Amino acid sequence: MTSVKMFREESIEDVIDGYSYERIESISKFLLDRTKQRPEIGIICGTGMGGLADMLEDKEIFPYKDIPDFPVSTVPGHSGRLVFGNLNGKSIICMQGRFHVYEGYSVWKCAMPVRVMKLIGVKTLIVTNAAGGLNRNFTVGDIMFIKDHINFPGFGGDNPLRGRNDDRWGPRFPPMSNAYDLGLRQLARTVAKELNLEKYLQEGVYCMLGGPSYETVSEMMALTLLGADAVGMSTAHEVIAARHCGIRVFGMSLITNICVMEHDSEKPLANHEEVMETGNRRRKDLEKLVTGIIMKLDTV
Ligand SMILES: O=P(O)(O)O[C@H]1O[C@H](CO)[C@@H](O)[C@H]1O
Ligand code: HPA
Repeated sequence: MTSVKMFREESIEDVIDGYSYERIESISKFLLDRTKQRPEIGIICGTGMGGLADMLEDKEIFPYKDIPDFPVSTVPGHSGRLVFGNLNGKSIICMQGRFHVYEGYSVWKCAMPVRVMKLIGVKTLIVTNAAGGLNRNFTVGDIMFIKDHINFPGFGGDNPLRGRNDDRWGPRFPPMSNAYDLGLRQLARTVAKELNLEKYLQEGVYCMLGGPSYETVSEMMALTLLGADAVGMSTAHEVIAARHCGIRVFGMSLITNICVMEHDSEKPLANHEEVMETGNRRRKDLEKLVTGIIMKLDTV
């Protein structure tokens, strides 16, 4: 009897009261009290893409470890800093390092910084990630604009919105159609064309798995059958939290490796060093693309 009661009490505290609206408000207040920036644009940097934050001017940097109640990054290729700054006169907040479920954090905690961004005033979120290419037409270094996602952990109930809904964020049952804003995708296509990046351009469906193990050959085949073009271990939870609270989203995956879908193959399989190396090699084009999109955001 006692253990049942304990279990209920713990789960209510963790799931419902862990990061209440007020607690997230106090994190955003902590930041707003320490910066004059009032960004309406947020960026989340994928593995090896921290350069997106480095390109900001007049940077104000908050290491995650110095922000009360913030988790810390533990993955190589994720610096673990919240960076405020300007990009051609536009105020930006950038997560230079994201949180993954495989680091041991709950999925809602991984997505929690998106809610901080919401209370800071963010209206548009640009999410980036490193992903393995499942689509046979993809090559390493391609940039895939995300048109939709498959939130695999969500199939088992692991959704960042699990727990009591606070209507101040959004509705209990938020729609996820048009999660990746069509207007923003069209804008990004125009920008890519202007930058002569069309040859690297792909559009497709991103599938989030929990990781940290990379996929088996049979898992990759199964994901392909489900309609996924790229696979990674992030993003979907952030996008769900963003759409829930009314932030519009543009997402892109850098195809850092190609998934080998042959049993008994001798071809090299995914490894994190290759993922980071591709990110570094393609950083200039990604930076140009993100800058171009941000410059034209007011038009959509
Ligand atoms: O999704 P991001 O953070 O870019 O990182 C990707 O790269 C790592 C694997 O190499 C995983 O964390 C995967 O999700
Ligand atoms: N699988 C899962 N996550 C990844 C991959 C991959 O091949 N590449 C980069 N992140």
